[in-house]
Amino acid sequence: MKGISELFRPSRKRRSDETKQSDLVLPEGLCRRFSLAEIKIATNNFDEYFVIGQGDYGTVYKGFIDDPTTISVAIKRVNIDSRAGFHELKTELLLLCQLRHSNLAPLIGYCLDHRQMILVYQFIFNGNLGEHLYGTNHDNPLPWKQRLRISIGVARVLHYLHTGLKHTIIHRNVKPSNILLDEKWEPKLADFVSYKLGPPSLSKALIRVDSSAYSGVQSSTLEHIDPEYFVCGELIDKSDVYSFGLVLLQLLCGRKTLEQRQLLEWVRKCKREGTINEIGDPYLMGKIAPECFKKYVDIATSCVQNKGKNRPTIGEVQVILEHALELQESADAARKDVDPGGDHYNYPIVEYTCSASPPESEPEESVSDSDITATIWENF
Ligand SMILES: Nc1ncnc2c1ncn2[C@@H]1O[C@H](COP(=O)(O)OP(=O)(O)OP(=O)(O)O)[C@@H](O)[C@H]1O
Repeated sequence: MKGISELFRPSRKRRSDETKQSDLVLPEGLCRRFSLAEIKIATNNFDEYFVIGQGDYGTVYKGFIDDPTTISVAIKRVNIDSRAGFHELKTELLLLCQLRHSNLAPLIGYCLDHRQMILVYQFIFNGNLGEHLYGTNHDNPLPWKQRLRISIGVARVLHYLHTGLKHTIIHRNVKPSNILLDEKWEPKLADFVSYKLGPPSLSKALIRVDSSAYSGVQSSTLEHIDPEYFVCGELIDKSDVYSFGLVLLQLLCGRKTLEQRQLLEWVRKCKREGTINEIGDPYLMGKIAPECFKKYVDIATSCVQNKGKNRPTIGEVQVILEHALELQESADAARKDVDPGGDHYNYPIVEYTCSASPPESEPEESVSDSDITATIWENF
């Protein structure tokens, strides 16, 4: 089974692939092909001044296409050492060009000239979610309802990827730095460099991926990986659900997982002891309606169950998050009736013991939860 390293291995087929460059014609209107000259103009010859990010597979530049006042783009230049053969990239491009969802970062085009592999995306204005939760933009914390709407947008696009197409697409890299926020604070899921295609029904067929595929990738990617997948190499749609569950917890806690290695242990302990209210971002204290909080914590923690089969589907997660938002909105509306100028009203801090979760481990399982937990932490 191909993993990231295979997808981007320095290709032995490079020579033959390059001879096929001229064949790379994508369906008209789906995706624009840029020349290297155009990309160089857009980035001032890959000037460091235009760098806006550095990921596992390359560098991202901000640039302008055609008219500096109209189209601003994010240009991802895939590292030459980690790139796929042109044939693989063409397959990827064909797929990416056809994905349409309001919560996906739109791909505008590509450039494959002169041994370059470059993807051109629409520039997403408000940076990535990580910056707003714990990074450079943390001074202006995101309000709770905005966090809920962001989580719903991401759940919707994952639902689309998992079930809305002929094949299931597993994103594999759901984490705050890959959730971009547009000018209306709508989330746009980015970074399809590592996605995998799966059969339409994943219930019987698993995708097996060598976990060594992750050697050399950023720790921020590793810390969001489904532990069961990491140990057993079995990739399922619920692997994205696990990563998304961590994002949900980060949205609530405003803390980075690696800073809080025991985040999950901590959350579980607080749930057991009825002190779950302690995990919230201090900025959110008193701003979350108790009934919304309960729904949210229950669904977030069920997403991060160690075993995939115990996690909900992304469709179920989406419905519950939408319900949590409704609960928050009706509690806010009721609050306004009682206290019209109620901006300073605080919801009571609830003593909250969670509803029962499905069992985390069963005797017949070949890999125990403690194996999974030990392995994933050892690899940090
Ligand atoms: N379309 C875009 N618009 C605006 N900024 C973007 C866009 N795409 C990427 N970025 C910025 O560039 C940064 C780097 O992106 P990239 O996807 O390469 O790396 P990453 O998310 O940090 O790590 P990884 O490669 O593991 O996903 C992102 O965090 C984001 O802030």
